[in-house]
Amino acid sequence: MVVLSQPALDQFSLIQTCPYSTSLFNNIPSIDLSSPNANALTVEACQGFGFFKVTNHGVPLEFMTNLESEAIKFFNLPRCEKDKALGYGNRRIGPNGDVGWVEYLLLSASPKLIHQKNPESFRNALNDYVSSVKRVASKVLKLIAQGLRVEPRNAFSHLLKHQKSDSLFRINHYPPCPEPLQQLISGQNVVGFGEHTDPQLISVLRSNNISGLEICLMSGGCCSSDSVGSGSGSGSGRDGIRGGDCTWVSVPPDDDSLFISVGDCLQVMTNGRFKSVRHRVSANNLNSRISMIYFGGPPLDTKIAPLPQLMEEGEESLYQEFTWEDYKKSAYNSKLGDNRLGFFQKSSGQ
Ligand SMILES: C=C1C[C@]23C[C@@]1(O)CC[C@H]2[C@@]12CC[C@H](O)[C@@](C)(C(=O)O1)[C@H]2[C@@H]3C(=O)O
Ligand SMILES: O=C(O)CCC(=O)C(=O)O
Ligand SMILES: [Fe+2]
Repeated sequence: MVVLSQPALDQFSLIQTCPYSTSLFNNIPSIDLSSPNANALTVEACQGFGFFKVTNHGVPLEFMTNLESEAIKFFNLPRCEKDKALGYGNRRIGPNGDVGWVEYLLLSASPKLIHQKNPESFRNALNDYVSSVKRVASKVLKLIAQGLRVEPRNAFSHLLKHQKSDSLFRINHYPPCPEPLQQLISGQNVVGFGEHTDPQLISVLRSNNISGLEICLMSGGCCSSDSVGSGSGSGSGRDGIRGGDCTWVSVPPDDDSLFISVGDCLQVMTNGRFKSVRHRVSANNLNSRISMIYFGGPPLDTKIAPLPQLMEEGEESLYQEFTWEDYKKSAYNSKLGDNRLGFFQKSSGQ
């Protein structure tokens, strides 16, 4: 019989599980950012999966490993020290009762706000990495504009480069999940970070070489928060996707590449041509996983609407008009797994 200590039981009361086992998916599009057809491939990946990885991205390996080492130092501090740090969270994700087997730092990606009280070595590592990864996000958005023949070419990327860009940076640490907990819920996985789509335009993720990230592939289409069907079966209830069969697949880790995901705003700006990918992280019982994610968001007052150039004659927007501020407010009132875009979708015939 498995006997759990009181602290372990306390933790158990907070955890969630994903009922379905996942298989490794080896067909994640991989795009060499220096190749001449990177623009067409990027558009294809955004339309087909809403998720892909990039190589030759220009972020020095040293920036990635330095920040990872600084993050490990931080997460190894005693809990009372970590609790004092700006943006530190443990188990609780967002303001509405979501939990996961994760601790994290969630910071503004604006250079002025990024650090303050952190040690200088951590601040420098954050600055180097975030400014470099932001360039990757802008480059990908430019390739997208080029691939879609949108003018000007910075139609999307200027939103991230704007000094009021509302972008975030997050470092997640998924500690190994103790064996007794895994045994208690045998056949299921403990959720590190529950299923969701990212609300912003684009996210750029790097993780160490430990698996855990999973994406939702929709049959007959893709992975979006507004595809049609019955949901993922992961207990998301009122929330989650509607429609089609969602197959969760595991993303093979690759610590040299960066993973890009389409966010809800880019889905709207392309009037649904691109899909914001649903993803989640399951906990690992042996190894710690560290991920670092840049969430590229626009200034708060930006109107999020389909780009007129992308609309065919007679095509109507699938969404009501809103600003990023409206969307953000609504997102922060929602649960992690909710279909946030659903609140802004026009009902048919409107
Ligand atoms: C439950 C929540 C956490 C989240 C804010 C929200 O109310 C709904 C969106 C969540 C999410 C998912 C992507 C990013 O990790 C994040 C920082 C974001 O912008 O939206 C988180 C939010 C969070 O952790 O605060
Ligand atoms: O940690 C990861 O790999 C993904 C986490 C995530 O999706 C998020 O923080 O929004
Ligand atoms: Fe995410």
